[in-house]
This record gives sequence, structure tokens and C-alpha cells, in this order.
Amino acid sequence: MDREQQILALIRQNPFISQHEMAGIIGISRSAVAGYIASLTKKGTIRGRAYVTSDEHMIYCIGGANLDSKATSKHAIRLASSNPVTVTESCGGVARNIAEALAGLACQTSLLTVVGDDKAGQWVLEETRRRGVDVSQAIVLNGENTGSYTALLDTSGEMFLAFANMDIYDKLSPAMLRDRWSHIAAAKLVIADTNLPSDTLEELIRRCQEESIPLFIDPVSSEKSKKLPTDLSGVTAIFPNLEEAIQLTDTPLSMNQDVIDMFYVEPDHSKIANTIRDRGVKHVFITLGSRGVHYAGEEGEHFFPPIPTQVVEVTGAGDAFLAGIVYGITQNHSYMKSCEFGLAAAHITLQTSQSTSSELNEERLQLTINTMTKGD
Ligand SMILES: Nc1ncnc2c1ncn2[C@@H]1O[C@H](COP(=O)(O)OP(=O)(O)OP(=O)(O)O)[C@@H](O)[C@H]1O
Ligand SMILES: O=c1[nH]cc([C@@H]2O[C@H](CO)[C@@H](O)[C@H]2O)c(=O)[nH]1
Repeated sequence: MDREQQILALIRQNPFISQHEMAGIIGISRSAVAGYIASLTKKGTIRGRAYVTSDEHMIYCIGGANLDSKATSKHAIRLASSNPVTVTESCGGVARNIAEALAGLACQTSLLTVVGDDKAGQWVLEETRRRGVDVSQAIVLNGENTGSYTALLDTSGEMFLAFANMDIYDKLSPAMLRDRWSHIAAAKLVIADTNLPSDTLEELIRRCQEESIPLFIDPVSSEKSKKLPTDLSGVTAIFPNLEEAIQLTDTPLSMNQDVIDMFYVEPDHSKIANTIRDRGVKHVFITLGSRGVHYAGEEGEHFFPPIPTQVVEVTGAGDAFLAGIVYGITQNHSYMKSCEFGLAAAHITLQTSQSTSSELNEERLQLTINTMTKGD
């Protein structure tokens, strides 16, 4: 640990520690401590002396907040034809969905995102605030359109095709992170999605590693997962679905989901997960849709079957899974044990037409787990 990191660690332990005390502990002069503090203040890592707020319990989510529009086809989808559908609109965006799910599970949650100065942005922020997420860090950008996600779902609620109109996230710059760094660094855990531009992701991952802040990443889609830097050693846990996981291995294995489905070729989940681990990630969860989850990480390796579910529609199942894991971790469970919470949260969310479930709360989660374990 270098001097700045030592000083930062001491301040985290005791935000009222004096320069004199720090000098004594580290074994340098008080004026040297003052120099390091001035440098940390200049970088925005320290924002002056303050009373401790409850930020230390805060889970800080950074990324997308969208308006989701989902059209469920009433019959088998026909290409180049007019398909009768039922349309549902809801709030979406990976980081936002995770923040809302966590707030439902009684976790203190803050969301850093960008929305446009349009009706959709106003609605998304207001609804998210109403569900218990702190949206005071969110930024409204004049003249921009709020991100939108438009999906066509088949009769069983599985995604057939989706469009992501999210140019606004290119504006979520590293400078925006720096401006809010004192809040981010004070959080218990940071969750980011790959709606963020690659330079913002790169800086976030590097700083979380330097400052030992746990960081969870949702890769969002195989296309957006390409924005992640090669070195992922600042990432504590990552949650790709199989297609994203294959993309993250960046090997000739890269066949897409259609090919896998068509030829019933089941790739080696363990090999894929461990190739991702080789990039520096501590815990890898590959979500496999109706086939469950493969975990590989510091606690070993395990396959978790899914909870049998009457699916209404699949949007947001992966986000709920990640939120469930975070909930388990905040309750001091292991990553393997937390998988139960993830599976239960996904199960609850799969049973609504919204991208997040208003039914997701601690009681319902525990009830789902109890039923699941009794069924063993
Ligand atoms: N049909 C299903 N039946 C039971 N469980 C399911 C089903 N689909 C998904 N799940 C559960 O939800 C988890 C996450 O689903 P999935 O792998 O589809 O995530 P995803 O592709 O990231 O989803 P999204 O991007 O829509 O949030 C799975 O690991 C599984 O536990
Ligand atoms: O590129 C993106 N596609 C989809 C989403 C969101 O994923 C959610 C489902 O996991 C859904 O709410 C959509 O808005 C996103 O944030 N970025």
C-alpha cells in the first residue's frame, strides 16, 4: 500500500483522525501527511472533513435508467409481417433495475445515471425515487433523449429481438465519476453496468482496485461487454449470461446463442468461467436462463439449477439475480450461499410483466427460499 492509500485507509477507519495521529501511525512528519492530504483533495478522493453519513451502508449503482417498452406477440412471430402484440411500458435500465430491486430488499441504494430533459426521464427518476432509491446523484441533460429499450417477446415471454437507443450514456464521462467520487468511495459496494463508456469503466475499475472498493459488473449485452478493459483485476464479481460470457473469453469459441441452440452444443461453462477469471475477476456467475447458473470463483465452482417458474416475461431476470446476490453478501453470506437469494429474486421477477417486481421484498425472498429448500 502506498502512502496515499495508507492515509485513505486511516481516514476511512476514523474520519476524525488528526494529521498528527496519522503521522504517528505511519511514521512520517505531520507536514508530509498534510502534503498527501492536499494531493488526495486535489484528485477529489477527499472532499474535506465531514461528519460521517450513513454512506458506508450505501450500495452505489452506476449506469442505465431507461424507459422499457415490451411488445409480447399473441401468436408465433412472423418476420416481415404485422404481428398482433400486447404492449407494456415500465422503467428499465440495468443499473436502475438493480438499484430498485435492492431498495425493495431494504438496502440503502443510490443511482448515478443520466436522463434527458424529457417526460420519460422525469417519469423514470420519479418512479425510481418512489421505490426508495436515492436519485439525487442522477444528472438531467438538456437536449438529450432518455435511454429507451424496445423488445419484442415471443408468446412464452422470451426475448425475440430488442432495440437499445442509448446514445445518452456516452455522456456519462469519467469527469462525472470524479465529481462524485467522495460518495462513490464511501459506499459499501459499487455496481456498474456496461452502458457506461469504456473510459469511464476503465477509470472506475482502476480506482475501485486502488481503493479496495468492492465492484460488481453487469455486462448488459455481448456488444456492450466489449467495452470492458482486458485487465479486470479491480472487479470483484461479474454476471454475464452465456452469450456475454463467451464474448468475454474473447476466444475462437465465439459462437452466438442461435448457433448453440441450433446444434444443441453446450459449451464448457467451467472453461468459460475460468477464462474470465484469468482476466482478474474474483467471482464469475454465468447465468444460463432456464438452465440456471454456473459459479466459479474464490469459493470454488458450482452449478445451481433454477427454480421452476411460470414465466410471464424474462426482462430483468439477470438484474434481479445480481441484486439477490448483493443482498446475500450484505447479510454476510458467502457468494455460494448468496446464489440462493439471486435465484429467488430472479424467480420473483420472472413472474411480472415489469422489468422489476414490486413484489420483491425480504419476506417474499425468504419465503421463496424456504419453499425451495423444502422441495429438495
Ligand atoms: N425460464 C426460466 N425459468 C427459470 N428460471 C429462469 C428462467 N429464465 C431465467 N431464469 C433465472 O434467471 C437467471 C437470469 O436469467 P438470464 O440468464 O436470462 O439473465 P440475463 O440474460 O442477464 O437477463 P436480463 O438481461 O433480461 O436481465 C437465470 O440464471 C435463472 O436462474
Ligand atoms: O443496452 C442495453 N440494453 C438493455 C438494457 C436494459 O436491460 C434491462 C433488462 O436486463 C432492461 O430494463 C433494459 O432497459 C440496458 O440497460 N442497456
